[in-house]
Amino acid sequence: MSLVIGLTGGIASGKSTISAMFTELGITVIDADIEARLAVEPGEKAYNDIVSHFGTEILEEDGTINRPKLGEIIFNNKEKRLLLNSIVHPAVRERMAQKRAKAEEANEKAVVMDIPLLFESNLTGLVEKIIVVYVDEHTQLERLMKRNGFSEEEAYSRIKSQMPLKDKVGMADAVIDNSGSIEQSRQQLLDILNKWEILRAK
Ligand SMILES: CC(C)(COP(=O)(O)OP(=O)(O)OC[C@H]1O[C@@H](n2cnc3c(N)ncnc32)[C@H](O)[C@@H]1O)[C@@H](O)C(=O)NCCC(=O)NCCS
Ligand SMILES: Nc1ncnc2c1ncn2[C@@H]1O[C@H](COP(=O)(O)OP(=O)(O)OP(=O)(O)O)[C@@H](O)[C@H]1O
Repeated sequence: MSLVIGLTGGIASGKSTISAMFTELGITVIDADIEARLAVEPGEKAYNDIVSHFGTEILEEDGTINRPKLGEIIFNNKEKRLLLNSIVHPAVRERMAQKRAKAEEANEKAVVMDIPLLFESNLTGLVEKIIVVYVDEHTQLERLMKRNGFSEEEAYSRIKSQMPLKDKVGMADAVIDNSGSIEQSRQQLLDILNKWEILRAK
């Protein structure tokens, strides 16, 4: 039996950074952002629904979705965001459940599901233990602006479109405070995995 760990946090709080550490440890990671990208490729049902609701203006010349353009729309309009979520999330949920079942068949000690909107989209039923990657809001804003080249306003609209990170901390089984160095975060992760007996005792 594999322990299914949900890894979540806020935008740019460090989920990918921590998920890379899991991969280095040989633990399988299933990434909801990747599944969400696959779910909206041309030919998929969610793709057709997006085009019929948002129009062909949100398409690139080659017919794929112009992600920055769609992001600009949905992070500034709650109604449109909920509409996109209602189109994409059922497909993501299904894909994640399939991937989880496959990983469990392999009988690994643990499987990680990296899901940014674990709480917002009520996906907690897919996992057994939850790790929240936390950063303070100032650091989050700075890292997001730097990584994506966003203005303060653009970054803030994305942060505000998610449940406050502080509220997620209260619902976690374990928290990694990623406001410090990457090495400090790695140590916190190892401590959690040792406590949960995922890693062999050294
Ligand atoms: C709006 C889109 C096209 C922007 O694409 P882009 O390539 O710029 O960003 P990417 O997909 O890499 O997401 C980056 C981060 O934004 C945040 N985010 C994405 N979608 C949402 C959303 N609907 N609500 C709140 N935060 C979101 C997450 O923290 C995510 O990790 C894309 O994010 C999307 O299709 N979102 C809807 C699907 C979704 O909710 N994905 C999140 C995981 S299920
Ligand atoms: N401890 C740290 N110190 C300095 N920079 C960091 C640290 N952790 C992550 N970063 C940087 O902050 C940015 C956000 O981290 P990361 O991409 O891991 O976040 P994420 O939660 O996966 O984001 P998203 O929700 O947008 O997918 C990246 O540019 C990353 O290199």
